[in-house]
This record gives sequence, structure tokens and C-alpha cells, in this order.
Amino acid sequence: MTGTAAVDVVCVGESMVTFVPSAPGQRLADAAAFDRGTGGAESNVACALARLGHAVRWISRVGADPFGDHLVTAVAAAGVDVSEVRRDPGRPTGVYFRTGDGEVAYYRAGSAATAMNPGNVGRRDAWAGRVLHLSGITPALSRGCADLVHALTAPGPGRPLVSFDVNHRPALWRSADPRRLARLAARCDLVLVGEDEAAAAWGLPDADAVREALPGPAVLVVKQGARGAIAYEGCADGVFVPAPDTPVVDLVGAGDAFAAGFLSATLRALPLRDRLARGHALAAAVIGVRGDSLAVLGDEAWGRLRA
Ligand SMILES: O=C(O)C(=O)C[C@H](O)[C@H](O)CO
Repeated sequence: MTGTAAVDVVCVGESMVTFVPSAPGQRLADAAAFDRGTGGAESNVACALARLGHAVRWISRVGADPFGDHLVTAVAAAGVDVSEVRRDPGRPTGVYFRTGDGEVAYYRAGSAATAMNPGNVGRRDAWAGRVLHLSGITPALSRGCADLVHALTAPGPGRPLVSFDVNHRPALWRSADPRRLARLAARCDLVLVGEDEAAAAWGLPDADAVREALPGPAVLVVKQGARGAIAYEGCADGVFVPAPDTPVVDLVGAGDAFAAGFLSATLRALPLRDRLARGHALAAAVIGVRGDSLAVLGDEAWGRLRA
């Protein structure tokens, strides 16, 4: 890639304030105290990329409420340009509660971000970087959000590299058909998907089956959890890079961190193996800390990750 745009990556998607039981291991129904944090797949990617030294813009909508203030402040503190985040006085900022083992309660129906649509998020802004990063969470939020992802992944002059993390969230898809995610992924240039999500959402048994079903994207990354990840580029066979052996504190956000590492290495035009290794390095960092993102890492840790 050779773009000269001032923005490296534009990320579009909903962020939420997160609440995780303060006592690890507690179920949501039993927890009396929660630790507040920030979540949202695309802003997690944006924050990590900014901390890695890239110029990143996050486009979204949050409420004109204190949680909206918190999100905008936290994302801006990571170095992300938040000038295209709109405040909606008529709709709240999304909130979600989660444990460390998969229990999730979303309070995001009708949130400010669900009002995003092709009329209020234009291609001109979303396509302003060298890369546009989207995820499969957005099309599950509302009709307008689904139309938006459809519009932003359509071909057209000036379209940047479009990166799509499938991020299948069963709690959001309920009655909708997750095969829509495969159709959206097929329109993108770089697709990241977990082997487990490809099995759950599309009934595909392994990485090769995913590549067969998705031959279009120039680069397809299939993540295989603690084992590692395989990437397919063009017509070549998949390249596998094992994940480092890392103690797990909290798995949430591992996929976003992986995407940030992979995208960062893509912007630096590194070979495929190194792109996967950078993804693993960032994912290992996030699963070693509590929270959805790498916000708690200090400057020294970021210095090591940038090296
Ligand atoms: O579940 C979602 O919609 C989120 O974006 C919240 C989390 O931060 C995200 O899933 C982590 O990947």
C-alpha cells in the first residue's frame, strides 16, 4: 500500500461502557460491585493502533450523557481522533455487563450508535484513511447500521483497504441469519474470523473450508484460539503461525488486539508471517490483563509492543 492520506485507519462502530464484576468468578446475578471500563470492538482496535503510533480516527455516535463523555475521553486519551464522534441528545450511550466466562447482558437496543446509517456516516469520511476497519457487530445493531456497513463495503472510486472482523455475537443475531456476515465479509479485502465463530455462524468445520467459502478477500485470517492463526493471501496455501504460550487473565478483546497488531504490520508492509506474529503479540498482551482493551498498559509496555 502506498497511500499518502493523513489518516492511516478509520474505525467505525459502537462503543459501550462496560461493567465487569469486581470479584472475579462472580455471576452477573450475584455481583454487588462492578468495575467500569470501555468496550467496543472497533474502538478497541482504534486505541491499540493509535498506541502503536498510527494515525487513527474513530467514527461513531454516543449519547449526550456522562457515559458518552467517558467513552469519548477514554478513546481520545489513547491518541485516537474523535472529531467525527457525534453526540445524540435523544438516545443513550450503550452499556454492557459481562463476566470473564462468556456471560453478557447488553443494554444497547436503541442506543445512540444504533442510529448510524448511510445518511449520517458518509463514505467520504469513512474512506478517508488507507484502511477502513469494520466488524460484524455493526450490521447486527439496526437496519440503518446494516445499511451503513453495506454502503461502506461497496466498491467505488477511492475505496481504501476494507478490513472486516467477523465478530459474530450470537446475543445480537438471535433471529437474524448470520450468513449475512459471510456475504459482507466477501466484499472486503482483509477478513479476520475465529475458526469457532465460522463453525457456529456458518457451519464451516475448519480454516480450509472457510477459505473455500470466502475466496474473494485478498487476505483471510482464521484464528484458532490458543493454537495460533492461519492466513491465506491470494491463491497461496495458508501460512500458520502458532500463538505464544500466555497466561490467561481475561480473553475478551483478544480478537480486537490481534486485528490491531495484524493491521499495524499490514500498514508497515511486513510479510504475512510477521503480520500474524504481531497479531499474536498484541492478543497475548490483552489476555494478560483485565478488561476489553489494552487501556491499562503503560508507556513502557507500549514501547515494547511498538518495537
Ligand atoms: O460485544 C460487543 O459488541 C463489543 O464490542 C464489546 C467488546 O469490547 C468486544 O466484543 C470485544 O471484542
